[in-house]
Amino acid sequence: MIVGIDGPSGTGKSSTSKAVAAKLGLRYLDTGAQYRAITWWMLHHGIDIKDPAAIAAAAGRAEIVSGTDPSAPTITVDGTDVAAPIRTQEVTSAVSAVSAVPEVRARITELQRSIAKEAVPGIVVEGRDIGTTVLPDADLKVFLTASEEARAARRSGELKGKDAAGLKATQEALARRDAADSTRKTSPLAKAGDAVEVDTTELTLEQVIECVVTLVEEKQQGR
Ligand SMILES: Nc1ncnc2c1ncn2[C@@H]1O[C@H](COP(=O)(O)OP(=O)(O)O)[C@@H](O)[C@H]1O
Ligand SMILES: Nc1ccn([C@H]2C[C@H](O)[C@@H](COP(=O)(O)OP(=O)(O)O)O2)c(=O)n1
Repeated sequence: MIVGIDGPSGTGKSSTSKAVAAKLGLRYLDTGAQYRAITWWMLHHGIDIKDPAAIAAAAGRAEIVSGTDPSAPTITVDGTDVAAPIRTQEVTSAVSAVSAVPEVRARITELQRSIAKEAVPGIVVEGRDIGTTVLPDADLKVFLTASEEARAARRSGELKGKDAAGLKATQEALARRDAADSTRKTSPLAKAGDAVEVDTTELTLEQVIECVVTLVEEKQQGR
């Protein structure tokens, strides 16, 4: 059972995917974490992230390993645990530029396909281009959406002590990243034609999880 969950930032992909995988005994892969990890590696090695040729030339050098247990997902680069440093503002603001480079996408896509192929008895893979590019033959494709306001509020809720100005800045940064991810040439953020779209604006996380679990169970029963 291969499930692909795509959508913009803050729609609930990570929380939903992890919970659905845990409930159904599947593996879990956060592909955004892999793009963040290679971005962290570029910054750590002093690669100029405004120079796509320099990024392309270095794309094959980072050794990224993802642990796919949904209750304890892990990510290392060249043996270093980068779970915390890949969430910094520095990485978040550089990740769209790095992940737009075709050589980076080719490398990470290959890694994602091999992880999905080896996953027993199946996997929930979340990202931006899983249904369209990485796993076009997935058994189930889900595309999560939510209003920009809801997504920014969710993100701000994660950063303690945010005020109204902070919320506005979060919303602007999120809109910029979505625009960059949706307009890049190589496998942009997009809904696959055969994906089920779920608008999560008015749903609780529990309701979204339940909805996706039901969709997977329907697929398993051949409905
Ligand atoms: N339906 C929802 N309602 C309210 N909060 C949600 C919902 N889905 C996710 N969240 C919260 O929003 C934040 C972002 O969710 P996350 O799963 O990281 O989104 P994504 O992976 O799409 O960026 C998290 O703090 C999560 O708990
Ligand atoms: N399949 C994917 C997943 C993520 N990316 C890129 C684009 C995203 O802005 C970054 C970070 O993704 P991530 O899922 O960690 O982002 P958020 O959790 O939504 O903040 O990686 C991608 O290009 N393709």
